[in-house]
Amino acid sequence: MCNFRQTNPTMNTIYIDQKEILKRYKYIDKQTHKGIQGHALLIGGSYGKIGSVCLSSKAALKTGCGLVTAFVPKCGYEIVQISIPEVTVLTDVQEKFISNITFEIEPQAIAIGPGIGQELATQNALHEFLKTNTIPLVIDADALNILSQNKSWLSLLAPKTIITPHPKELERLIGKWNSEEEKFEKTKLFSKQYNLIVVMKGAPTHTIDGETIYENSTGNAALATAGSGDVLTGMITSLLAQSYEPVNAAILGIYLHGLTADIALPETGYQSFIASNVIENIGKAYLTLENAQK
Ligand SMILES: NC(=O)C1=CN([C@@H]2O[C@H](COP(=O)(O)OP(=O)(O)OC[C@H]3O[C@@H](n4cnc5c(N)ncnc54)[C@H](O)[C@@H]3O)[C@@H](O)[C@H]2O)[C@@H](O)CC1
Ligand SMILES: Nc1ncnc2c1ncn2[C@@H]1O[C@H](COP(=O)(O)OP(=O)(O)O)[C@@H](O)[C@H]1O
Ligand SMILES: [Mg+2]
Repeated sequence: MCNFRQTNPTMNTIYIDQKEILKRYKYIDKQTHKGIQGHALLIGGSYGKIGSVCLSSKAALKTGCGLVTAFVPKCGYEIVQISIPEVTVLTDVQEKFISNITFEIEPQAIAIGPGIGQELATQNALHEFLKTNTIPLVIDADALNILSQNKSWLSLLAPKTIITPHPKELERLIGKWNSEEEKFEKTKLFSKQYNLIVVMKGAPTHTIDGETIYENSTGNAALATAGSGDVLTGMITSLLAQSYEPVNAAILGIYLHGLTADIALPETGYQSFIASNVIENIGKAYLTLENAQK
């Protein structure tokens, strides 16, 4: 039984609370090791925006995958290695932006976009990558903006690719809307046309998978801070690498991400909460699920 909610006469929405999450949450196997716990690859960053990939990569690790690799322009090499020593780093041939995405590792999930910028060479690199990629994928930030300018590339995306637009990025992809209802209808059409999972970030965040809408129950205005979306991308990608079905990776990632802000609020207040505080509280968010089972 799902927790259906009728937010609008034309749409059936499943409300994602702890009960719904516990149906999807996978408890850790006591015998697991880093080699089978999932390997996530985060592709992004450009000069001045390497921090976005640091946030995504650290969030991916703290969400539980066994291995995390970041693919960044050369200028990001030391920044990532020093700020997160647990993450392995691959670099592009270019110093300040990504121009050629090649790697010999075999990750189970990839994210592309945080901080990647929109240089022409980066646009071409994204196009080449999308033509050949077969690994489960999360697309965010400037990679979405590049797709908005090259809509024919959307047909290159494998079924159930996850995209995570904030409202402005969504508008660039689907065009303007005149009402909330129209926004949902256009997003559902877009999701069905390209067979994508669309994470409509907002307050609250909704995940659209064809006709189905999942409304998240956690989170608060503390999340209105630079980099909190980059963290969400890392969390969803980590869950995808840990073999969650794409829609469940999105739903669980969004739920845990919001819960971190609810947990931290009494200590940080709304204003002084920053994206790194999401990462710090992922463990406590997971523990609410572990403890709910006892
Ligand atoms: N430390 C870093 O390196 C950071 C890098 N970032 C990267 O910077 C690039 C630009 O991202 P931005 O998102 O700032 O740029 P965008 O131009 O896509 O979005 C900024 C504008 O979108 C609108 N917007 C955003 N959220 C909205 C909401 N919830 N409701 C209504 N309007 C909303 C606002 O008008 C805002 O000015 C991305 O590649 C991103 O990954 C950011 O994530 C911030 C942190
Ligand atoms: N007022 C709010 N209430 C709840 N969640 C919010 C609020 N404002 C922003 N968020 C969440 O914060 C994240 C912001 O993502 P994004 O705009 O991509 O940030 P960035 O690109 O800076 O990392 C999204 O998950 C969004 O749902
Ligand atoms: Mg963003």
